[in-house]
Amino acid sequence: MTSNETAKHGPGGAGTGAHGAGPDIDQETLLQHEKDTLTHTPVHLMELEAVGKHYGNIIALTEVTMAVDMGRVTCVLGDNGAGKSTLIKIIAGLHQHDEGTFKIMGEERRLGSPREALDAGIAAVYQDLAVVGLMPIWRNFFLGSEITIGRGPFRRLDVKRMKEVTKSELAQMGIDLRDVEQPVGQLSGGERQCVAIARAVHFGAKALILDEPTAALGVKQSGVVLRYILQARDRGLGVIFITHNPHHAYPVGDRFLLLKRGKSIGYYDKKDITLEELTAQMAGGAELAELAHELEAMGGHGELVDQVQAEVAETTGQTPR
Ligand SMILES: Nc1ncnc2c1ncn2[C@@H]1O[C@H](COP(=O)(O)OP(=O)(O)OP(=O)(O)O)[C@@H](O)[C@H]1O
Repeated sequence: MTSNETAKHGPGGAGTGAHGAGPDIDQETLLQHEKDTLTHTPVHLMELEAVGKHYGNIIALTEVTMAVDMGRVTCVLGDNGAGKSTLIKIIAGLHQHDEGTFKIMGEERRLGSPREALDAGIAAVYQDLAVVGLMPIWRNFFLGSEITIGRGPFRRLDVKRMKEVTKSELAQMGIDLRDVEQPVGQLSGGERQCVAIARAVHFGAKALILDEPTAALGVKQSGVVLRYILQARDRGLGVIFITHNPHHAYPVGDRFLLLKRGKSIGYYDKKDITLEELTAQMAGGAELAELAHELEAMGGHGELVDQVQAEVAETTGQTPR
């Protein structure tokens, strides 16, 4: 389905059905959501229709239509400057859209702050996680939402309980960390992302925005994070996965929104697009190939040509001739 067709059909056009539900979203809500989806009167967890945002004269985003559902992963793909950050800022309450509509559970909203987004069940996990490196994992997990016991002057942190909860939440997400007393700074980038995902799940997020969680990671660590994205999905969350890498998006995504220079260049259900088509559409595989040819024709520096060609191969899965 193209973005135009999607606009015609509305964001409900891309996909129905669900994956296994976990204990986090209450069963009744989830069942109702399923029923609505199956009876073709979908109330999406989130729905953006023709959303746009200007910064002065700069059009950062225009005519963006997409939906997020419980137990589904919506991937937002785009290169630098495509508008991905602007889109998440609107959903996470950091900026407000100035065109189109943004609905949460069918109700039109304009979120004024990240607090409002959190209250609506939307949690964002950013690439440069705001963690306190020297603090133990359990302390980071509960930062700002500590469990206490006692009253008045006798009130104190319930350390034992917080450690237990952290351990069990991480275990439920399949995260096997040796010791929750370990400083968070000792964790790998992937593990930190996973702790942040488990934290959002624990504090009742219904929608999880993951901003390029695999961008700075190697292949193995990326795989670990992708697995936790599926865990969050299987626990009934609606996940928005921002990435520039179709090879990361495709295996975990249910639908894909492609952005380029602030515009949607496609919005697909997984059944309507293959990985090869997605990679070809992304990052202008054709443009990169053209650049490689140009550099070669100009008698370009061998190393640079090799580098661009390698990038073409990685982006499109094809070696330019
Ligand atoms: N606060 C701002 N003021 C002015 N222009 C902005 C602002 N934020 C973003 N833009 C512009 O809006 C466009 C989209 O930017 P955005 O940061 O959303 O893209 P992106 O896809 O997240 O890119 P990247 O992957 O490089 O972060 C760009 O042209 C950018 O220069």
